[in-house]
Amino acid sequence: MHRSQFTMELEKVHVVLFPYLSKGHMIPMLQLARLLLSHSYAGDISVTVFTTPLNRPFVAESLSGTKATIVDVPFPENVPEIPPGIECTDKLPALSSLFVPFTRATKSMQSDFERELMSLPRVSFMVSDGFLWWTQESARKLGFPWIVFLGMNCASTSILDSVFRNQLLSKVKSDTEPVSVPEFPWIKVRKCDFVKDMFAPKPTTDPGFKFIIDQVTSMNQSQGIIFNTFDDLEPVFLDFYKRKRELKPWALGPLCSVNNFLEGEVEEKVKPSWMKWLDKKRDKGCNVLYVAFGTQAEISREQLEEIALGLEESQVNFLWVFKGNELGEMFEERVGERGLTVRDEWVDQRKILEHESVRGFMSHCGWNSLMESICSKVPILAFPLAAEQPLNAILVVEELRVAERVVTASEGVVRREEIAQKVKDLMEGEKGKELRKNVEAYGKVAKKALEEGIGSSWKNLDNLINEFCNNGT
Ligand SMILES: O=c1ccn([C@@H]2O[C@H](COP(=O)(O)OP(=O)(O)O[C@H]3O[C@H](CO)[C@@H](O)[C@H](O)[C@H]3O)[C@@H](O)[C@H]2O)c(=O)[nH]1
Repeated sequence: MHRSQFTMELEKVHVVLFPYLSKGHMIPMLQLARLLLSHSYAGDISVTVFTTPLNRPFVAESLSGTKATIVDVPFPENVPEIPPGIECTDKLPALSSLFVPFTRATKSMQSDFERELMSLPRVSFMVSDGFLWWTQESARKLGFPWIVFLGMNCASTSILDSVFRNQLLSKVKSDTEPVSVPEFPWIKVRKCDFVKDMFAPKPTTDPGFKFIIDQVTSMNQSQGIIFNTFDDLEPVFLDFYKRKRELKPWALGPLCSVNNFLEGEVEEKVKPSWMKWLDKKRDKGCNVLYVAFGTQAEISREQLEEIALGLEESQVNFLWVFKGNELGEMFEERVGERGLTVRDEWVDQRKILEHESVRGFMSHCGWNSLMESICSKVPILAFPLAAEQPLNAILVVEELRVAERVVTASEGVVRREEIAQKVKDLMEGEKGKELRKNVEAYGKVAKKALEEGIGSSWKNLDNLINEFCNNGT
């Protein structure tokens, strides 16, 4: 029988979301909040989002126009390694060394968090980031289901999991020797595809090691895992996860499309200078390469210089958004009208990728960026830098064939000649045409995934709500 006949019997759904304190993790979870609030579930859905005071403005802006409730819990003070006033990882001076103490410190928020939870209307289920491992304990104590969200895709999660379970690279000496992944033998990984020293033996007291153990232990006790992906993008990996792993996967993406549906009518008051620049390029019939490396990347001075010189040598039009080090005035003078650099400013990346002139994306392969590129039908030049990005690159280059990948020289830096060549291939060559054709096909399928009533992710969300909120009826 159709559910709407039982509208009166449907319980009110109240979802608590707690995104990790970094932009790359907050953005998709806030999009999930919008998705939940826009879902045409016959009952009532309310969403409460937890964050900290300094992250509140970003959260509030991202959720503007929705009826989401935002609750902030104070971030712990006087954490030895963390400079005061920092509550988001993209503000950390050295993310690679401060990530663990910063994330570990969030546990001090637990008692305030639980107090706030107890004052809320009955919670149907909670979704929080795997980095906030301790929230699982809070959900258990207060008696509601906990679903984990990692911000990653299913392929990288599965490959990482397989590499660990099989201790695949522990005994491999070479950084660059390709080794087949047991569950996916056609995929080969190398030690350099993983965080440095990940496989080195560590004492159980090592803070990084302890953090991974805590995270894995809490994940194993969760009631499911949400992926920002859709069924047709990674069918092999989602199927594997369903069959071979205990955690039930829920593909609810592409979450970046949710904002689009809702913001369609909102007119921008003032057009940022880079959008005007893109308009000019479009009017002149020029194709533009968009270059960006997410919110976390720590790029060495040497690598930055190689990227600059590679872009200069490629002769293509480019818009480069970056953080940190200056490039030197001479660079901008030399490239002139052909290139625009935007330093230390927040841009609307999704809008840039949607712009008619943008025909290629040089990306660090953060999963949000890749999803946004696929949804905007823009082919990618994969330039993975850290975290799970090399595994994401394997997915987009080898499995989906929507990207080409730069090759790193033996000194660990991608050289200017390589960058210039691959940029030209992407923007002007046959390779670019082939990748564009493929990404256009995936872009079309991506759009369908969230279509009301028929899209795979729409249906998955509907099933999730029913599984957790209506006793399976
Ligand atoms: O000026 C900016 C800068 C960034 N973004 C957005 O910020 C997000 C960045 O996310 P992502 O591309 O995934 O990069 P990171 O910030 O590096 O993301 C972290 O989180 C991701 C999701 O877990 C991981 O895949 C990455 O490896 C990890 O570094 C994207 O939505 C961008 O559109 C903007 O809109 N404007």
